[in-house]
Amino acid sequence: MLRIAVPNKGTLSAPAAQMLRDAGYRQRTDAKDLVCRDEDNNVEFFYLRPRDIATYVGSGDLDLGITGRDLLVDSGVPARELLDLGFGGATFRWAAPAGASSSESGIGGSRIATAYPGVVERYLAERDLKAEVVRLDGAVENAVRLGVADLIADVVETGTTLRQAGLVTFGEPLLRSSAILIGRDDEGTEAKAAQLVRRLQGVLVARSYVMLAYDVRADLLENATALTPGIESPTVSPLHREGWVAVQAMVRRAEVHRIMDELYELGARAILVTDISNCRL
Ligand SMILES: Nc1ncnc2c1ncn2[C@@H]1O[C@H](COP(=O)(O)OP(=O)(O)OP(=O)(O)O)[C@@H](O)[C@H]1O
Ligand SMILES: O=P(O)(O)OC[C@H]1O[C@H](OP(=O)(O)OP(=O)(O)O)[C@H](O)[C@@H]1O
Ligand SMILES: [Mg+2]
Repeated sequence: MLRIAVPNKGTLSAPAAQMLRDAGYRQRTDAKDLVCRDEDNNVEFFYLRPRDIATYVGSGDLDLGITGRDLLVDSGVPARELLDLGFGGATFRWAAPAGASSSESGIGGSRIATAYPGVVERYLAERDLKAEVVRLDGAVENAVRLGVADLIADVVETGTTLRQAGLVTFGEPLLRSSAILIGRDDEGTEAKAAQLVRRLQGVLVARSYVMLAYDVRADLLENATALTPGIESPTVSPLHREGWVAVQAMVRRAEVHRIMDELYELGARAILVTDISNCRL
C-alpha cells in the first residue's frame, strides 16, 4: 500500500485534500483524523505538519508527500520535487524596516530572523556570507521591532503582514514556492508515483482548460480552428445543415472569453463552454 503524507493544517491543508479528492482518492471527513485508508486505490494518507512531511519522505518512512517547495528546500533532506500542484503560491523574501534603505549587500554581518533557517543558510553559503540566523517559529515580522534581528526572511503572499508590521521587501526573492508533490530522492520514486502523478496532472489540466464547442460555416473552418487548435487537433463533425460543421476543442480557461468573442465575430454560432471534471491527455 502506497503511503502518502498530506498537510493536516495550515494554508496547504484544504487545497491539498481537495486536489486529492478531485483525483478520485478518499480523504478524511474529520479534521482530527490523522490517517485515512483508501482501500479501493490501495493508498494510505497520513496527515502531518507540512514542515515534517519532507522529513518522513526523505527518511523513506513515507513514500510520497505534499508540501511547500520552500519547506522541502529548508529541510535539506534527500527528497525531490515530482510535480508542481499549482496552489499555495508564495515568494520567500528579505524584508527590513521601511526607510532603512536595505539592500542585498547589507545582508552579510546582520541578524536575520526566520522560520526557514535552511533556506537562509543556503543563500548565505552560496555567496560566502556570514550572518547571525535567529530561528523563530512564526510571527517573524515582530522580530525587528522587538530588537532580536535587523531583518527578516519570510513567506510573502499578499504582503499584508509585512505592511502592517512596517516592513518592506528588498532584493530578489530567495525562492518562489508553491505546493509540490515530493518523493524520496532515489531510483524507485518515479515508478511509485506514476499513477498519482497522472491523476494529479489530470486535475491540473481539468482546472486550466475548458471544452469549447461551436458551429461554423465549412468555408470558415480553417480560420476558426486557427483560434481553437486544441491539444492534438480539434474534432470536426458534419452538421445536418448543408455547408456547416460542428467543432470541439479544449482551450485555456483564461483565454476562453477572448476566443469566444473572436469566433462570434468570424461567424461561428452556438458557442458553448463546458467544464472538464478530469482527463488523461
Ligand atoms: N500566506 C501564506 N502564509 C504562510 N504560508 C503560505 C502562504 N501561502 C502559501 N504558503 C505556503 O504554506 C507552507 C507553510 O505552511 P504551514 O502550514 O507551515 O504554515 P501556515 O499556513 O502559516 O500554518 P501555521 O501558521 O498554522 O503553521 C509554505 O510552503 C508556504 O510557502
Ligand atoms: O503576505 P501575507 O499574505 O500577509 O502572508 C504571509 C504571512 O502569512 C504567514 O503567517 P501566518 O499567518 O501563517 O503566521 P505564522 O507566521 O505564525 O506562521 C507567513 O509566515 C507570513 O507572515
Ligand atoms: Mg504560518
